[in-house]
Amino acid sequence: MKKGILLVNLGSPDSPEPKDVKKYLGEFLMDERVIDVPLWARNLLVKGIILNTRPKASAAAYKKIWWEEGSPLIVLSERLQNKLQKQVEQPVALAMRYGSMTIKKGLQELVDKGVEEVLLFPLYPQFAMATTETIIVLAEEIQQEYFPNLNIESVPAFYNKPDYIEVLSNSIKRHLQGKNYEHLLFSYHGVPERHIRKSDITKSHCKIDGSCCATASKAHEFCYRHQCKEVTRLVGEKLKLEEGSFSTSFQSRLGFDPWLQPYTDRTIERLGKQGIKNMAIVTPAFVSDCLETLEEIAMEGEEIFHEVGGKYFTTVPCLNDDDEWVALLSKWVKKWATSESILA
Ligand SMILES: C=CC1=C(C)c2cc3[nH]c(cc4nc(cc5[nH]c(cc1n2)c(C)c5CCC(=O)O)C(CCC(=O)O)=C4C)c(C)c3C=C
Ligand SMILES: [Fe+2]
Ligand SMILES: [Fe+2]
Repeated sequence: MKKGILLVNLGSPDSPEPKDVKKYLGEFLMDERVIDVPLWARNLLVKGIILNTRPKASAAAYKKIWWEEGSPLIVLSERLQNKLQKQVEQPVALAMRYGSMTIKKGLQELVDKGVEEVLLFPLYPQFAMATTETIIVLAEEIQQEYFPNLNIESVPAFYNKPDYIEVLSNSIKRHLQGKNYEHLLFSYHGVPERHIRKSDITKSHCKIDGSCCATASKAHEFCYRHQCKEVTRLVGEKLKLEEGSFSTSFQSRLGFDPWLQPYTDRTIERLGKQGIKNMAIVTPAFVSDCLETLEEIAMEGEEIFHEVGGKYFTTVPCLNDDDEWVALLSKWVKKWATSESILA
């Protein structure tokens, strides 16, 4: 059977203009796995409130980070796709969960090349219902409706795979060489606490109070909080970071519900107020730099730090099209292509 790979990332608006941002946010936030409330409440919240207020502010933020070639997230994902394609013989397509580069188009591109078996690769190291799960569910629906003869195998979260931790650690080490930072903050995209409870397959493990994530449980296969904390712990171990010189926080909250804590903006502020003058920040929930890393962290985060007396603020880029990262993806694809269990 002819095989192919479909890389899937989040997506971006077609342009940083408010009308395109509104269209994109409308699709994104109406996803029941992103804003997980009943349809009537989601309609009220998204169409009645958020889409009347947020697109203008979001568009202004997108304008600050937009490149000549387009959205950084899309351009960087394309660079990754092109580099990977040079290293593997199977066709590699790229799709986005939201926006114009749909999963249906990506699957069609592979089918047109004669592909019968697809490796669906959500570009997220940690599992979340708002990311990995929504991609897998939508891809299955599209497969059943439009491509009934296509086999699809999904890549699970790879947050704790030793070769991933090594590639991430090497990248952090390389970018922070000679920076003499006092604290390294691992900032992950946040999710509402409710998402963590919903994804708990044991229905009783997750407590959100910090007592559960360090206790072994089947629930961790789908626990975003545990998986983020593990990435921090494993990288800390690999880089031999001193206890207290690194920590985890969660960024980009939206709305009034409690999200995972501590929040990144407040953590940056606290570190500055505690007298830290030189800090570094890494964002391992994103494999490609995007609005959330280039604007919220590199611009807003730095401003907060300076306001409270901080001096040096270094952001580590996402893995993007890093050579070691591409080599690792190519190794995983080759394993899958020879029918060995992927990520084993
Ligand atoms: C309820 C809202 C949201 C949840 C839950 C959520 C989870 C989540 N998102 C990412 C990755 C990205 N999010 C990005 C932008 C973004 N996210 C939300 C809301 C939720 N995300 C909004 C409203 C936006 C748009 C920007 C804004 O208006 O502030 C991006 C950047 C996209 C880009 O074009 O650059 C990424 C990437 C993860 C990994 C995640 C859960 C783990
Ligand atoms: Fe998001
Ligand atoms: Fe937990």
